[in-house]
Amino acid sequence: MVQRMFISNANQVITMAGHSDKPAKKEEMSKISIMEHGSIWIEDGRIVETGPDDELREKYKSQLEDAQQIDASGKIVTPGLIDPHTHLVHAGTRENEYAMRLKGKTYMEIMGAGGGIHATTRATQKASHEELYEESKKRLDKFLLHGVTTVEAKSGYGLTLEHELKQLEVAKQLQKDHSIDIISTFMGAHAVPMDEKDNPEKFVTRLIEEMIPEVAERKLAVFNDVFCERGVFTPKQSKRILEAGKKHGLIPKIHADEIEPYAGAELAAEVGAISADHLLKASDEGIKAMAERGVTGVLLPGTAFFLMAEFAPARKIIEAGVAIALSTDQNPGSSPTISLPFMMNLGCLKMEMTPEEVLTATTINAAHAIGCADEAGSLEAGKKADITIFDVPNYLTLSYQYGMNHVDTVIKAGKQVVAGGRLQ
Ligand SMILES: N=CN[C@@H](CCC(=O)O)C(=O)O
Ligand SMILES: [Zn+2]
Repeated sequence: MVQRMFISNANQVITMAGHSDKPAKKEEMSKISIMEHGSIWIEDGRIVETGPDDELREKYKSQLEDAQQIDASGKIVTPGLIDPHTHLVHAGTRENEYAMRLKGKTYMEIMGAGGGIHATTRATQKASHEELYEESKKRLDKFLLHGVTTVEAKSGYGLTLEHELKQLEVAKQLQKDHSIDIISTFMGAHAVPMDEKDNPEKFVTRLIEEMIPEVAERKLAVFNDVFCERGVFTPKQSKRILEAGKKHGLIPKIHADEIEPYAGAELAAEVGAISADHLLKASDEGIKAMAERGVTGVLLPGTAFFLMAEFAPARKIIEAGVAIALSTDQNPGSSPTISLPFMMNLGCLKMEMTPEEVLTATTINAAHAIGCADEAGSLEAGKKADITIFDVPNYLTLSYQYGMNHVDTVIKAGKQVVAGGRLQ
């Protein structure tokens, strides 16, 4: 029997239509397609049609009785939000480092002394598959409650083949069990393990010769990411790692120019990365090269906020013609949050993005940054019915009332998974 759903009479349906073939750039980022008094007809988990409430009501009147009806009066409807950069699967927290940073220690100093990524690596190595699964599942539940229906998830706290595979296997299991879609990234190149600090080349070789082929062979990841930063991986090492991934079918991504300018944006363009993420310190040449090569910029304002750093120059990047997505960068060290709506607030207030641009950046452009724009990121016929309903009267209110969770309802592939702000 066909499963039907009718979401009716929303104050505004923000469809994001028209950007599925390529990410929205420059002024296209403001074209979010708003339908007043809009409704959506869904069958078997797919969007059949969006349109004015009275028209759809008339068209589907003979089937209305069989449909699950969701009244969105007074609310707004958007595509399910997409978080294109998370370190979802990890063990433990690092509030001790937060306290140290508040007293003046820097993120890189803490990492250099064996804390930071290394601290989470120790905790993650120690954790069993089941423990990691439970911790990560809780985070996914919170993502869902904040309106997110797809996340990218990186490994990178294992740093040995065994533990990297464990992280990726946890993500794979969660993809099967949880309603959020998870797209996995191998990030063995997140840090050089502490005990190999003096011989990073050996670790790079192991990444290239052992880990990447094994991850690819087991089909545990779509993307291959590198932390290209002074004191972590050089641009030269990063290039070798990303090129090796490409040979095994893994698409490059880069943590680029986060702490200092390090030619990460340039490298993203050179290797044809799908995205370059962070970009706080990206050079003008790097940004230009990204625009020419069509690399999406994933900006992580939560990280700048939490590290008390200067925010990425979003306006300059947008005006250069780079498509922008926004993400939480969910991780225990530099961005311990799951709130993509808060990233929208920060996008507007700290990076001079407009309310329209931040919506584009957390839906269709985020989908492009992780290669799922054919299925998600907009409310268009044929796409998965991944939908978020916010209890706000218009989309402007989402980036105006900050630090609040406005999510009322989440639909994942046509199934109501959050109702009245609670998990179903
Ligand atoms: N910068 C590198 N990786 C993460 C932080 C990871 C951590 O501190 O645990 C990031 O994207 O911010
Ligand atoms: Zn990250």
